[in-house]
Amino acid sequence: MAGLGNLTTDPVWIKLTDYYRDNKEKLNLRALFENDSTRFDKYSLEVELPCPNGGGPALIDYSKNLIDENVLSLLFDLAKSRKVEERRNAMFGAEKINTTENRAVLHYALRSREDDAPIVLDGKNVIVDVQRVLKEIESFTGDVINGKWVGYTGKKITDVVNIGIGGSDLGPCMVCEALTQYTVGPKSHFVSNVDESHLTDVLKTVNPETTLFIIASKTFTTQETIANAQSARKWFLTQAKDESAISKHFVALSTNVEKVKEFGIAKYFEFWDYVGGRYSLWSAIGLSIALQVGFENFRQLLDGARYVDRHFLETPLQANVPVILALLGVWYNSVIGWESHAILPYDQFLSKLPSYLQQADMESNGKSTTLTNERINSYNTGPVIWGAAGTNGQHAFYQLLHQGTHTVPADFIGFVQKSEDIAGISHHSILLANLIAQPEALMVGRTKPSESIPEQLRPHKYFEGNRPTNMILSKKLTPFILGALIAIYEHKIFVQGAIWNINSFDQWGVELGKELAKAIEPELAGKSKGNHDSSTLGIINFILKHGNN
Ligand SMILES: O=P(O)(O)OC[C@H]1O[C@H](O)[C@H](O)[C@@H](O)[C@@H]1O
Repeated sequence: MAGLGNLTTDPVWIKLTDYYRDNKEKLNLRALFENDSTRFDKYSLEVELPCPNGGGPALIDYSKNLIDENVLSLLFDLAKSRKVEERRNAMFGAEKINTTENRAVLHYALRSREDDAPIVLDGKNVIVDVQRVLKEIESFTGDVINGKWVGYTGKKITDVVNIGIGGSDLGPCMVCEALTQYTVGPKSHFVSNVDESHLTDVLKTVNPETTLFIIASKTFTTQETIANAQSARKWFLTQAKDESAISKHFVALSTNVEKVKEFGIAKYFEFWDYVGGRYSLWSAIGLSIALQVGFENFRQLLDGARYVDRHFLETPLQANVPVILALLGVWYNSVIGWESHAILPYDQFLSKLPSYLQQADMESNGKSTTLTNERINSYNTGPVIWGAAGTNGQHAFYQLLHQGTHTVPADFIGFVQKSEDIAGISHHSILLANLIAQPEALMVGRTKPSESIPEQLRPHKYFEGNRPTNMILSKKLTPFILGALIAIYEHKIFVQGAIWNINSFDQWGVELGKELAKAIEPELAGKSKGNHDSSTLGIINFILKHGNN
């Protein structure tokens, strides 16, 4: 935000870093818990998520963090001095806070309801357009699911292939998998990689007569998506042998209507440039979600996020979930210097959440220039986000979490209820027991290995503990709760961007590689020779010699 000074000269920042320097030994979780029996009550929140079809209480336990009252109060002071609330109000006031692209940031408007207070951008209430497109989505998904919209031979649509990449893939792909149990419509498939095996693999499993292709691209110029869309069209036409059949089998989702028409797609669902790609699953980009789970469930996903929008906007900082999670992240990443953050969902249906949040967070906050054009070189901005579904991760990388030289703060995410048990074995209680045990083990460690262990083995069985975690627990993985969870992370990312004074809504960093790839492509066909360093040239020459061009 213009007018914000350098973070490292902010008096609150100085107090925070000094406090850490002088008190790091005291920030020991075992001792903090031993000395304060009320710690859980102090540092956890129970939030009611009101939805008759799948809401309920959510627990956000942040007591297993290396914080005490002083740290927390300084972190809230930091949020004040970095004008987090003003910046939040600017976003919700439709100001053009994405200054490098001169755009407002209105993904929250996609979750609005018809009678919500107007969100006015350039003199126009954007809710009107949002509702219009939602109605189009509702009617189209109804027609496809009910068999009113049929393929060129009159058969019902059984499969949907979403062709998109980045924000036009990761969100809908993650949500469709997460809501598998809510499936009422066609089966969804996702093709993103320009590697042709991704598309051909999916095409092997579908029938052109019953498949709907969704070409999802905000810009409709993304090389990978356009190449995959063209190949899908060609594949379709070799079987349908009739151009007019395209209109029954190809729809587009984009902000670029002209390009959609140029491509030859008549049916499209619009969204707008105030929606960033990584924030777009709530827009027409979510069509594949609505087709799979039905419009009502899609609406509940939006409602869950809308609920969190209100929470973020109206709750005091001290009880504001995205704000608290963001401040803890700043504490670890920027003050202490722990550069990565793990996302560990204990639900197989959420296995794609870490990749989704990787884009959401790393593309948003992977920046090193402030909004006032200074280079940032004295503190970390966006962390490295990674993770996997529990319990799989436990048998892969948790070793490093427990005993490695890195400290990786982690979010454990779980659901209290599961719908079914298999053959009387309570898979879910095994899962929950692991979900509880891991953060406990990470915190308490084992500093005195048993006497029965041979002495020379004891150092290897030593667990330092004191490794911080958050626990996010809710009742069940429902559309509403999923929407709420995603929005919590969106706003967490927003708050961190505000503290670091960066623009979380552009992504210029992905441009250079794209430009160079375009220049290299003709070189691989032997059509031109570029001026490269010897390494890049050596790689090109190897491909020219051994490739099949
Ligand atoms: O939706 P599209 O315009 O095809 O863009 C797809 C993706 O590509 C870009 O490179 C950006 O890094 C992403 O933010 C975006 O989601």
